[in-house]
Parts: sequence; structure tokens; C-alpha cells
Amino acid sequence: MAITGGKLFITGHRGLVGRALLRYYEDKPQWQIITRTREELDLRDPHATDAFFAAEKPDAVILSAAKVGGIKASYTHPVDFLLDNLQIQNCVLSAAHRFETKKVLFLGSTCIYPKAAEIPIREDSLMTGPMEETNAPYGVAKIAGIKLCQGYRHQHGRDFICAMPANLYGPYDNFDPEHSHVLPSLIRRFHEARLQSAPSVTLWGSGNPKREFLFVDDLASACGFLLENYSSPDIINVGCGWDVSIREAAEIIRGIVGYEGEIRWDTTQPDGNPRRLLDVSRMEKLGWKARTDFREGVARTYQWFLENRATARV
Ligand SMILES: NC(=O)C1=CN([C@@H]2O[C@H](COP(=O)(O)OP(=O)(O)OC[C@H]3O[C@@H](n4cnc5c(N)ncnc54)[C@H](OP(=O)(O)O)[C@@H]3O)[C@@H](O)[C@H]2O)C=CC1
Ligand SMILES: C[C@H]1O[C@H](OP(=O)(O)OP(=O)(O)OC[C@H]2O[C@@H](n3cnc4c(=O)[nH]c(N)nc43)[C@H](O)[C@@H]2O)[C@@H](O)[C@@H](O)C1=O
Repeated sequence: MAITGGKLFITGHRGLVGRALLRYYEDKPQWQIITRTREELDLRDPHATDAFFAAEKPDAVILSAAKVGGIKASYTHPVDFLLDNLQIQNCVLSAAHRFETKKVLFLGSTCIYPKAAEIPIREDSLMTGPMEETNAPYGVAKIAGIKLCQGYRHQHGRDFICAMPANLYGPYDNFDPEHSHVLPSLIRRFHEARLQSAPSVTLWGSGNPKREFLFVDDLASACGFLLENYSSPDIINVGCGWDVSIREAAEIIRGIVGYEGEIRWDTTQPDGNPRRLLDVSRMEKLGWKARTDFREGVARTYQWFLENRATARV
């Protein structure tokens, strides 16, 4: 179904993706943006979520509210990552169905794919092998979200679509050194090490895993594009088509932050998935491509961190 405007509920609008979506929709007056903080509406609560949908009747929803975290957060809190995400997506998708939301975009993750999926990872490799252990509970919740979207389409004719973003980074990320993803964590570690003239910074794992990092404003533009142009039960990957080892990424971030000490690797910490690079040909065939170069994206993120250190999630 083509939808080009109306009431759009952006869930999780204070998060990394939600903030980028607000920036993306700033100059699109055909969309009337609705938001609720978690304090105003806990999306794990089915009654509160139903009441909100009954009152607001959004035309479209981007489901970017989720329990999100880096490798350590995921493997130390499996219950939260499984249960919160199941609850949020169950509440939102079932309310969207019952109150006849015209379009829903569900955001999954590359964690849905098997650990040994062929690189680049095609959408049809979903559920063809065992998942990576550190983020399997989160990945299983996301797979349940995909199946629910596909089920609502099949059983009830709902236009619910699913996008699988690569690892994201950008302004308003979580910079907590223990629970965040690698990129904000490294920005903060190198920044603080430079200020303290620390002789070395210790990073996790071997440095050998490779990740595809997508600047969050590119993801927001992909979401806007998909909402208006994509209608299919098939999941779709959103990435930049390029990956980098954690070791190389660390060198780039270190250079941008200006830290000159030594990098050490704590190999008692998990590496997680050895490599995650998405096949983005389906998105490219539709006419969408990521635009932000990795160095430029890291520089913009670091600049944001410097300017917003006092209010950033740290
Ligand atoms: N970051 C990444 O690298 C990737 C993210 N994704 C997906 O993108 C989406 C957005 O992630 P991202 O922006 O990074 O995550 P963030 O943690 O930055 O933001 C998540 C948002 O969800 C909100 N939220 C969490 N729980 C609830 C709840 N119970 N009720 C209402 N709101 C809630 C949070 O609210 P509050 O502000 O109150 O905490 C926050 O605003 C998620 O679906 C995630 O799985 C996919 C691939 C990679
Ligand atoms: C997007 C995706 O993100 C998560 O998966 P991940 O990509 O493995 O997560 P990550 O960004 O935390 O780590 C990437 C790599 O980097 C290494 N690493 C080094 N030093 C630090 C460090 O200081 N912090 C972190 N977090 N990692 C570090 C770390 O050991 C790993 O090898 C999922 O849980 C799940 O949430 C998900 O969907």
C-alpha cells in the first residue's frame, strides 16, 4: 500500500534511531509526527498501548523502540533482551492491527542471521543455521517480530514491513562504556584516555571481528524510503555494503579523537560474531544507497559527543 503522509508514530524517539528519524522528518510536513516517552507510555503494557492507539489512531508506525545494547549488555541480560523486545513488539504490532494502522515498519537487526551465514549475508539466509551465542536471545526476539509482521500480512492483510539494519552509530548514541556498542564505547574510551594522558586503552576481544557500520541518518532516510515505497512480506537489509575490522575501526577512531597511546586487546572478552556484512542489493535495486563515509560519520559523532557530553547517555 502506498502511503505518503499522515500521522506517524515514531516509537523510541529519544534513542539513537528515533532522534535520527525526528531529524529526517523535520522538513516533511505531510507527516504529522507523534511521540511518547517511555514514562508516558510503556510499550510493554498492552492496555496502555491499546489506549494510545485507540485515542491517536496513527496512520503509520516506525517500531524503533526496543531493548538495545552492545555485546556485553546482551550476554549478561538475556532475559531483558528477549522479554522486553517480545513484549514491546507484541503490544505495538497487535495494537496496530486492531486499530487499523495502515503501515508499520519493524526494525530487526543483523543478529537474526546465522553465525556462519555466507558473506555478504542475504535475506534468505534467515534461519538456515545456528545463531551467534552472545546475542541469540535478542536475535530470537527480533525473528519473532518478523514472523508476527509476516503473519499479520498473511492472515489479516496488514501492510507490516521489516528492515534489518547493520550496526548503527551517530549522534544520541549510548556512550556507556560497559553497555554500549563498540563505536560509542571507543569514542568515549579514547577521549577520556587522551584527557588523562593514559598510556594505553584496553579494548575487548581480539580486534579481528568485522562489522558493517551504518551512520544513523542513512538508516533514517532508508526508513522514510521504505515506509513510502516498500510493501512485501520479505525482510530487507539496510547497510552500507562495506565492513571493517574492529582493529581497523579502533585505529580510525583513535586518529579522529587524537589519542596517541597504545591499544591493548583483552582476549578474555568475547568477539561475538566473526563477521557481519549484509548483502544490500535488494535495497540498491529499489534505488536507495547509504551516503555517509565511515570517517565522516565517526567525526560527526565525535563532534556531537564533544558538544553534548553533559546530556549524552554515558
Ligand atoms: N543501535 C544499533 O546498532 C542497531 C539498532 N537496531 C534496532 O534499531 C531500533 C532502535 O535502536 P536504537 O535507537 O539504537 O536504540 P536506543 O536504545 O538508542 O533507543 C531505544 C528507544 O526505545 C525506547 N524504549 C525502550 N523500551 C521501551 C518501552 N518499554 N516503552 C517505550 N519505549 C521504550 C527507549 O526509551 P528511553 O529513551 O526511555 O530509554 C529508547 O528511546 C531497535 O529496534 C534496534 O533493535 C538494529 C540494528 C542495529
Ligand atoms: C548491532 C548488534 O550489536 C551487538 O553485537 P556486536 O556487533 O557484537 O556488538 P558490539 O558493538 O558491542 O561489539 C562489536 C565488537 O567490538 C568488540 N569491542 C571491542 N572493544 C569494545 C568495547 O569497548 N565495547 C563494545 N561494546 N565492544 C567492543 C566486541 O568484542 C565485538 O567483537 C548485539 O549485541 C546486538 O545488540 C546487535 O544487534
